[in-house]
Amino acid sequence: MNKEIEWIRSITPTKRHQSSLKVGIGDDAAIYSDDETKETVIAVDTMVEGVHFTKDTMPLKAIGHKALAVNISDLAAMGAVPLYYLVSIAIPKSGWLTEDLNEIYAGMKTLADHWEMDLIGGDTVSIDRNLVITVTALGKVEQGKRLLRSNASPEDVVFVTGPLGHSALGLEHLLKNSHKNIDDPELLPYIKAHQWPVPQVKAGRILAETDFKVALNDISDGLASEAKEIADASNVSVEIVWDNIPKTPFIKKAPIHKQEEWILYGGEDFQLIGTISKVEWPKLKQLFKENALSIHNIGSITSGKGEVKLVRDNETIVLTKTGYHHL
Ligand SMILES: Nc1ncnc2c1ncn2[C@@H]1O[C@H](COP(=O)(O)OP(=O)(O)O)[C@@H](O)[C@H]1O
Ligand SMILES: Cc1ncc(C[n+]2csc(CCOP(=O)(O)OP(=O)(O)O)c2C)c(N)n1
Ligand SMILES: [Mg+2]
Ligand SMILES: [Mg+2]
Ligand SMILES: [Mg+2]
Repeated sequence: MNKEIEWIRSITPTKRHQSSLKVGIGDDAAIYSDDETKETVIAVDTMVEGVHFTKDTMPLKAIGHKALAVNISDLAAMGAVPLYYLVSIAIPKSGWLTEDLNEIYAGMKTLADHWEMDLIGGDTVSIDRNLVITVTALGKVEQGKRLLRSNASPEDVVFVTGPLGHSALGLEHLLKNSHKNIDDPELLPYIKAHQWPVPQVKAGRILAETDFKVALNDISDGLASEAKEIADASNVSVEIVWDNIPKTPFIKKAPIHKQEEWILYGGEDFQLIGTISKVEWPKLKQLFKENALSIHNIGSITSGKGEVKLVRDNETIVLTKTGYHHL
């Protein structure tokens, strides 16, 4: 187990005080409810200058957009509708102007307006260096409709809602060359995927509104890591078929170790990975088609104990490495 998850488990409370708490630490977001019809869903994520962005990798508006988008993505992974957000910002003593901060907030506001979310609070503090921005997002899901990582069963289909590895490919170029200097049209979709991730709210809602049993997780740390989270939470194993993972011709041209680095371990794609029974999969595919959304069958669930396997060229290997971790 990676150190980050191990440490989070070590600080996870073993007793609950509040009976309204439905889901605590361990999924994309927490859930509580004292309402008969709906549940409140809450997620928090921090972005740190130098760790999640630099002035060279991200335009100012994109920093704001992404800080909110990653939280909306966690709400989407629970099947929730986004409603409110709070922003805490730690501002370095030099290097960041009020106008810069206004741009970051403008980036957040455009996305918030799109999803009709209200900014309802936050906090402003100073810090020696490196801007830190923490967003808390609140949403709601109908009672009984939340989509947990623990819902996967053997023989289920494993699906993803869109391309993987694009953000990591984009970041690789942004770390070599400031975004102000990249104009190669072939790279632009990947740069955009890194800077302007699109949270898959509509996909999460379609999945929540069906009566299908669906496990769901958003892909922030890479496919291998997020598949492992579903495998662990559901006490099953995941088998990913390499050739079924959607890849652009540009990605396919790269050496296989680069493809693996971006797709399996890169992270920040903010697509959803989920599972559904084989019988219901064709109905789900049709539903996504009717809604002009993409969805791809990339493998299956097997009985097992939390392993993630990769099938390629008639060979099956167990993935031991996971994705991006902070500890
Ligand atoms: N420092 C912390 N204290 C308490 N809970 C935490 C902490 N860090 C992460 N968590 C919880 O651990 C789980 C995994 O976190 P994380 O990997 O950041 O999820 P995600 O990738 O969905 O953002 C989540 O339920 C999150 O709320
Ligand atoms: C300058 C820079 N270097 C490296 C990265 C890559 N990176 C930073 S954090 C991260 C993983 C996702 O962030 P995390 O805080 O783990 O999100 P969470 O899992 O909590 O959703 C990745 C791939 C980046 N985005 N920017
Ligand atoms: Mg998540
Ligand atoms: Mg997080
Ligand atoms: Mg993470």
